Amino acid sequence: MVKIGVLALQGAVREHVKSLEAPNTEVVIIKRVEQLDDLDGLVFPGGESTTMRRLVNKYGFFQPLRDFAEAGKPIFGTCAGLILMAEKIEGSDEEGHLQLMDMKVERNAFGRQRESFETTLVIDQVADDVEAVFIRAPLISEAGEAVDILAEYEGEIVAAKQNHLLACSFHPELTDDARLHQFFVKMVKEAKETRPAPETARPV
Ligand SMILES: NC(=O)CC[C@H](N)C(=O)O
Repeated sequence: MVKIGVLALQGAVREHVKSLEAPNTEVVIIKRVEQLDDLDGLVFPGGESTTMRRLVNKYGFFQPLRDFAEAGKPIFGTCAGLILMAEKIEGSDEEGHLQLMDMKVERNAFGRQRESFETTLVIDQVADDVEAVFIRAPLISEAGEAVDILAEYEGEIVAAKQNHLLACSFHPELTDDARLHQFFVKMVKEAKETRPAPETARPV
């Protein structure tokens, strides 16, 4: 049994919960830091990254989320969630938010007239016909060596994985195609199996 949370500070949450449904998987909505304790994996939904960052700070999530990733627990960031995970953001000061993945992102990168669109993507390790909805989407403009590029759209990186961290530019929860979420569920199950058990007080 694994327990996966969807961070519910802002953005579409219910659709993620539905896409994560799987055997031996409990999915919960996360609003308080204490709820992170017994989670095995976490999804950062889309929304507005600057607003999300403000709420992350306001509700004390900043360090706990970094610790969660540090503990080897998988995180899946979609759209604004991907922006939260990046080391750097193109623009004035380039400073990323949680700085979990060795990549640089460019916000709202697909141009005004194409603010939102749907397409079919080849996603490495997942499938070659995954439906994807892009809404004011970011792209990954640089990826470090540790980052596996999983998908590109018109030559731009739109999905990537760095060990236990997964991120995509689009909204996989807005289609009936749950294969990317299910790939993440598998990552969570595998990570749980290989993670050393937490140090709990042992009976003497
Ligand atoms: N759909 C989304 O999550 C959009 C992301 C948003 N444009 C941002 O920069 O944060």
